[in-house]
Amino acid sequence: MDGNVESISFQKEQTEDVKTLSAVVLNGKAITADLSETPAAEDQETHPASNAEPPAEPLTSPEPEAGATEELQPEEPKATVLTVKTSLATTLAPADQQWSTRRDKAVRLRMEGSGPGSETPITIHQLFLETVEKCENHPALIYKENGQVMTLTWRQYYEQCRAAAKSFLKLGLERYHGVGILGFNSPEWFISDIGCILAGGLGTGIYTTNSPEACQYVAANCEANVLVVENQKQLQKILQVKDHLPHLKAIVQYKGELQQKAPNLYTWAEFMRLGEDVPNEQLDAVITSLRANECCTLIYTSGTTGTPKGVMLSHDNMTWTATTAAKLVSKSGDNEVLISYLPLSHVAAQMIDIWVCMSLGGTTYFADPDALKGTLGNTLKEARPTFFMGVPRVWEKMQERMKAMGAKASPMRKRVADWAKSIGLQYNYSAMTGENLVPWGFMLANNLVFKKVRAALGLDRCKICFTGAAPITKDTLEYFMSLNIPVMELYGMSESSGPHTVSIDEYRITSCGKVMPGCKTKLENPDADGNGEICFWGRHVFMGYLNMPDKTTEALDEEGWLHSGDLGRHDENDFLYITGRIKELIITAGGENIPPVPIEDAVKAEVPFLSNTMLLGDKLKFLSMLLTLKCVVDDNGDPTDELTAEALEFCRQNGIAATKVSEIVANKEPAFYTAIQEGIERVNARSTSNAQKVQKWVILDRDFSITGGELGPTMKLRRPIVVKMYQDRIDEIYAAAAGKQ
Ligand SMILES: Nc1ncnc2c1ncn2[C@@H]1O[C@H](COP(=O)(O)OP(=O)(O)OP(=O)(O)O)[C@@H](O)[C@H]1O
Repeated sequence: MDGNVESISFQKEQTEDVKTLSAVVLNGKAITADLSETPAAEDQETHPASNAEPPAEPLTSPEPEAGATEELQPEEPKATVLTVKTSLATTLAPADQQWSTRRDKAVRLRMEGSGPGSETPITIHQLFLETVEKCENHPALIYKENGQVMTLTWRQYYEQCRAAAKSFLKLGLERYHGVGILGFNSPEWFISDIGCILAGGLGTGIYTTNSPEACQYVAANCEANVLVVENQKQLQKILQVKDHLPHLKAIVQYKGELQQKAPNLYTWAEFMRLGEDVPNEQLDAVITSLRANECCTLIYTSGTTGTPKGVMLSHDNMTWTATTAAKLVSKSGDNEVLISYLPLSHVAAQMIDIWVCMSLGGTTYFADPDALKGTLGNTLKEARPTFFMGVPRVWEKMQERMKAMGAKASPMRKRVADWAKSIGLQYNYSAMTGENLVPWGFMLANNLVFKKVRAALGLDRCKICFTGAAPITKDTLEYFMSLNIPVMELYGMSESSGPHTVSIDEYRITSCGKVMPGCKTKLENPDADGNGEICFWGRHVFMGYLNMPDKTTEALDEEGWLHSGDLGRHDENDFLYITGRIKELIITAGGENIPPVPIEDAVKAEVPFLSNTMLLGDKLKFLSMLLTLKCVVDDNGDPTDELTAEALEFCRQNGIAATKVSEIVANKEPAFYTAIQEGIERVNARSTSNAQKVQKWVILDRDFSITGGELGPTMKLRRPIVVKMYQDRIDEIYAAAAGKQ
């Protein structure tokens, strides 16, 4: 690399309508520094990245240089920074509509005239530079390599993203084409994502649990030019389908040795060297052509309501939402620390771990890939995050584990814990409403129990714990309140770039909080109790679904409101409560509308050895149910044939020798079948009409799981997929019933 560092000075000036931002130059020479001189967006038919050189032929994997390792090798800073004047007009491309389904078409932003929502739109690169300016030598990413703790500062992180962006250009990444990233959270995931965006591409996460066909669907849909995979396991999936990916030019594997050579297949170290001879000018020309109202990221929905859709998010969606959320979580601007472990292809993890953290200039610790199999606890204790987000299943698992440990404690300890928990619950209910009455004994309980529990969980520095992405039970929320760890609920969707309502300073149990500043909620067609469809407005609302105009106009109405498909109501203090999902409403052949979740939850509550319940009946004559038994889950998260302790206890009480799910199903074990039938009859007795009664049910051989495909990454039931998987069993239920008529 030929650039010398002369000085690294970041400056920012702001006048009324002109924002001065930084740009990078090489050897002191300004590169298209003044954005006001860039051609008007209408004239930019040809974007710099579309002129990217095709990869040199043939693209075989070069032999790694002696001594070269897979590790991230922070580049020395090589660029000087100058100030660049950008005005609102030059950060936005012309656009006449608020939505778009074309990858290259900009949208009109939902800007407010003043106050929240009126902030100047900025690109990802501009947000990144603002943070590098403030936090240059502050740790951005902390990860482990061969057991050693490694750190990238914000400056090094930025340089790595530029290096990756150059390598993507060298590989022939075309403007608005995808880079698919398939792997567990790591610095390479972040760097690939941001590098792709800086190079004019669309960062696209792919779920690690996807089958080869599901990976192919996403990679083909986003017209991926490059796929970045974690390891041999993920690589194998891509190699199976790569011949059906006409846009694919290269694959990069970011962990482990390559176990095979293939053309256009690179290790991470090879990839990062590829762009070394790409001039800074070439990359900077692309960066300065990025526009805040153009697409930079695709989030694929996980398929709980049908075929995955590519949710197009603009730079402004990401930067505005991240900045707004960051101001809410960190008022002091302290050195915030968080842990990256939830799937980054889901909007919640991506928004928090990459973008909110960037807006805060905080530090992200990476968990081990087996975080959810138990090592998350260790990472929590090492990182001691200042805020922490878990999906409901994470909180439930923590609760289960702590309860199991508590059950083994001595009677004396149990008594102390129960006493402290009653005080904790009392205090937190009072704090919730703002009364803040501190019960007698709270200080003692805090010293004896709460502080110790927090320290043991690694949450002693944690200012706010969050849950979101799926419903959580009141029982779990109260459990953590009783330990003086109130868990704050967030609600939103991929189509709202993540959060729409948040609970931070104020909260109400089972409510998902109040609308974010600058956003609005409308409840459409409310019923007598005020329950209506939750509709969102704000700069977090997505651009559209890639290549799906019909689905887009279903989700966005003519005025630009996003229809969530969720039902909700407000209380007198504007707290929002989710009360149902219209998108999973069952409409029977008789035309009766039936929300499945209350019936499913009621059956689970009546029959404690059931793990999952799924109601069927859409376009069918009556309701039936698929049931699974509680079983032990192995280290990969796969359900085994072994019954859990709870189910075994039921066996013991009923004199059943069986210990396996298969034995219960094969023998149609009468005690189990009777308990289920009686439980369902009790639920039916409470139903409001005959159409709401469950008439038939079957027990499946295997529990639902993420790896099995029945559950999405946030543990939401993927109903259409379950129907497809168990179509034969469903047909049997309805055919048998038809035969009897
Ligand atoms: N706090 C919450 N409480 C209850 N439900 C929630 C909460 N947060 C999110 N949800 C549910 O999750 C939905 C958003 O799902 P998300 O956009 O994360 O997509 P997904 O999991 O990929 O699934 P899909 O395939 O259904 O789009 C919301 O519409 C709502 O139904």
